[in-house]
Amino acid sequence: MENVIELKDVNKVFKGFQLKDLNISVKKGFITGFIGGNGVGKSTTIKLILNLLQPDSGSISIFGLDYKKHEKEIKQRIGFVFDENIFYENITLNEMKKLVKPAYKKWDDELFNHYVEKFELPLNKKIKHLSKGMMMKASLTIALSHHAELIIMDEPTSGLDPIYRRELLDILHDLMQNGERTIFFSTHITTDLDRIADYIAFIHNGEHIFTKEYYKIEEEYAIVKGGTNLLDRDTEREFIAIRKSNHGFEALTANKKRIEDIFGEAIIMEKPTLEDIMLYTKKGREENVESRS
Ligand SMILES: Nc1ncnc2c1ncn2[C@@H]1O[C@H](COP(=O)(O)OP(=O)(O)OP(=O)(O)O)[C@@H](O)[C@H]1O
Repeated sequence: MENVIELKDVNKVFKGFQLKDLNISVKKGFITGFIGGNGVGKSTTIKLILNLLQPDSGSISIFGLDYKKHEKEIKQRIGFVFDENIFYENITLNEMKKLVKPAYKKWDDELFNHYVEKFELPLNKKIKHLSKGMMMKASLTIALSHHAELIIMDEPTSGLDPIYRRELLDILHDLMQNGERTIFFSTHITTDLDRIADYIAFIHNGEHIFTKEYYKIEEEYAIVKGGTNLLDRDTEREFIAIRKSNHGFEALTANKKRIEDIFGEAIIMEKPTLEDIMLYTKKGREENVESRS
């Protein structure tokens, strides 16, 4: 399967923060949700993918091409969708179109008009007066009108009300019907991904934890519940992190089968949410750091 985005051993250092040896591949024709807590490096990774930042080391290829030699071609084929007003404030969407259109070889007026109508966008209202949801749709319209094969979005659903969010997710889902398009988007709202993501890429504190097919996560990961009498030094090592209480323990495993073999019927297993996976991973990593120091 073709990778549309490929990060190999990418490092980027800021004062007090580092993206460490990121190896992330994003498959063509699918929606990949990019998750992680606040400040773990999602926006930085997206900026690297868009060549708005350059890595200190490692390589980034988009459509199998390198920005150094093929920047123009890559940019023709990417659409970056944002909710902030990075368009010129005082112009209308119609004026915006006239500005953007000459930059794209594949610009399609018919498609532009189609989405303006579908999304009920006001063509002659100043962009600064568009709501957050409208802004998102305007930005998506621009990306779709130049036939972007790869659509990248940074937190597209944050700040949208539930109805707008649901509508945006449905739109994204519909865009995937021909198998040629790829969507990569970051989000805090992990429940959004239940509806549409094929793959989940997860980073924590600048490190890539995994990129997996959504259904595989459900196959491999589980929340395990049982009595604390089951825990000792060896069994505790089987878990990503453990929460203990007077009633017993609750823990996350990335290897359901092994846990079944070890504990048999003494435990209960439940399906974790992506939020559970994020929380337990954070806890596990913090405890590891503590036990090493
Ligand atoms: N240009 C910069 N110079 C210095 N530090 C930066 C710069 N850009 C980002 N950082 C730092 O890098 C870290 C990661 O930031 P980033 O915006 O990538 O996180 P994020 O995962 O997108 O977070 P959030 O979900 O809160 O938006 C933060 O500590 C941030 O302060």
